[in-house]
Amino acid sequence: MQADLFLAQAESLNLLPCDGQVHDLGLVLAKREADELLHQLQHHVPWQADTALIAGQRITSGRQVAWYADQPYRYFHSGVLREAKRWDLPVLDAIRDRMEQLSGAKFNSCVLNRYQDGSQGMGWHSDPEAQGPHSVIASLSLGGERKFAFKHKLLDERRAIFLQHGQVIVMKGDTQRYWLHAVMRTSRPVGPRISLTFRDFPESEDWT
Ligand SMILES: O=C(O)CCC(=O)C(=O)O
Ligand SMILES: [Fe+2]
Repeated sequence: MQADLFLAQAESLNLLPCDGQVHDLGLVLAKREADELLHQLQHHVPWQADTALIAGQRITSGRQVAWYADQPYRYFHSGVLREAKRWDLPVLDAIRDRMEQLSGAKFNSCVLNRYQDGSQGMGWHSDPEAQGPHSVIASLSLGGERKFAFKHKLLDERRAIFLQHGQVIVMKGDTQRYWLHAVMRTSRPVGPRISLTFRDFPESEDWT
């Protein structure tokens, strides 16, 4: 019932003007719950610096990542082979259930990002595994509030939303095909942030 209500509300609130849907589900976790989850993830996830190959050079970003999945998925992204870790973090189970209920989708993996402060962000990109018309990515934000921005690939259209501690957004439909998104850097003092992005990876496919 609760989930149906959320879905009904979310359908009416599309952040994008066209070519995709981004629904803001608002603050889904109570502050205490979000605090506890942030604390557990800070300490129990084996965070690793993200790397990319740019013009033949291996670049290490300040942002840290971890990728959990039900299957040993792997893919190439920015010239670097990424491999999923076995889904063995019990704290993620309940959150996945919640995100599936809220979004009405099923997820077989979760990419986590950790931004130490406002100097760390994520550049413009779209998520390659979610290009299909039925793909859904549900994202939970914890910690410092950050600006999450969208830029249309063909039209002169931009949108943005500030993501707070315990807030969930869902990206679906053509969003990844037509829009880029980014986590903007800021000089505003802002504490560490972790995002949990739940996804459904197609089996054994490689993206280059
Ligand atoms: O940190 C975020 O909220 C967004 C992360 C993101 O875009 C990604 O992991 O692909
Ligand atoms: Fe993304």
